[in-house]
Amino acid sequence: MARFPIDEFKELATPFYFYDLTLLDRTLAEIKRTSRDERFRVHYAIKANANPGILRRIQASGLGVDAVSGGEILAAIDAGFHGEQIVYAGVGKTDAEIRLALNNGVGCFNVESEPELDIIDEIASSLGLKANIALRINPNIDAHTHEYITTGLAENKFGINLDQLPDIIEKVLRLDHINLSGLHFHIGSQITEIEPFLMLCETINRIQDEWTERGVEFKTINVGGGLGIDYADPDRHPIPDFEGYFKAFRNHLRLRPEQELHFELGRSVVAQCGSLITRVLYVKEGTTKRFAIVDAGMTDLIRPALYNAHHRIENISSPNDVKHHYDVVGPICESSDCFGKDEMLPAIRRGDFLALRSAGAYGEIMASQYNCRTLPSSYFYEK
Ligand SMILES: Cc1ncc(COP(=O)(O)O)c(C=O)c1O
Ligand SMILES: N[C@@H](CCCC[NH3+])C(=O)O
Repeated sequence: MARFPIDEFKELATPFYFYDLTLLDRTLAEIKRTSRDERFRVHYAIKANANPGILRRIQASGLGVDAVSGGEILAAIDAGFHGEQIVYAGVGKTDAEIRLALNNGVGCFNVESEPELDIIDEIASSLGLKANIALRINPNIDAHTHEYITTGLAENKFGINLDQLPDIIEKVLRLDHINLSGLHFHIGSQITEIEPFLMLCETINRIQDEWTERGVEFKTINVGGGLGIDYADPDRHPIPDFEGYFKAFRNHLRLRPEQELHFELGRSVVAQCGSLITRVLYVKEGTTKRFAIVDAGMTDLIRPALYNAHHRIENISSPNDVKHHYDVVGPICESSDCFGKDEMLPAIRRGDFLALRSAGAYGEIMASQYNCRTLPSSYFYEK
């Protein structure tokens, strides 16, 4: 079990996100070490967590940014990232967002459809600029992950299907305000096996060979993100296997000379450094169940309600007490507002602090104010 400075929590309003910056720094150092290759560029997928305190740390480590909205581009710039370090993706970019991205000199647009291409060309022309783009391909690969977060199947809304690629490339090469930089892929999130990434490498090798034959070379290949983390036992793997991940691409993707390989990692960068800390309000004995009712709800951490995800729950006030079964539930008026059923936890009392672990990614950033609740605050910790 991770150590928390619990005496300091007593004065704080709950729920709040606890961020272990020492672990974040160790994670960033490991990414730097394992991705050391002059052809590799790692971008942080800001959608995972855009807390300014986290972003500044990531910016200082030298990573770029993958943004999916105008708001994310602005958050990145506020945190000190330069426009050219930002790649801008998304199936539904608005005209205003495209303009904002062009005016801030974003490094690359990951384009997801032909009509989007036309609009970027038109807006770039009106601004007298040229947009650098990569075409996002839907490679039809099963990432073996939750159906809501798989993105690379033909039935998903993302990217351009492979059979449409020749027509689109032919068109891109004719557009005056577009510069085709490369190809982009992202097959899904929370991928815990290496095999889908190897299949992605194979697909990219095949596509590249076909285009080399046609005389077209790409400056960049972007393989997206998706590296999963250990939700069941965060202390066993506080830092994901970046070594194995980067090695898979280094060994299996046939990069062309001078070609850059881009990555867009989100969850694996920030998930394990964050925990949602909540206070127990009541312990309620039902007829068949014992409920621990806590002051955090699905508004603070929606992943269990949305994906049936499970975050490890720890009673950090009395970790060594005798264990009982509890359903750990929040105060929101939805039955899905439940963090765990039949959890075996050390005896819980009113006022105890519980930690919901591995919540640094897609936690705080997905919080809402449903039921007119206050958004959770954050607490930074450094050893
Ligand atoms: C295009 C794109 N890139 C990168 C990411 C980051 O993924 P992950 O947090 O799984 O690394 C996502 C989210 O799944 C995405 O949609
Ligand atoms: N928000 C999701 C992942 C989706 C990632 C964005 N494409 C999660 O919590 O797991």
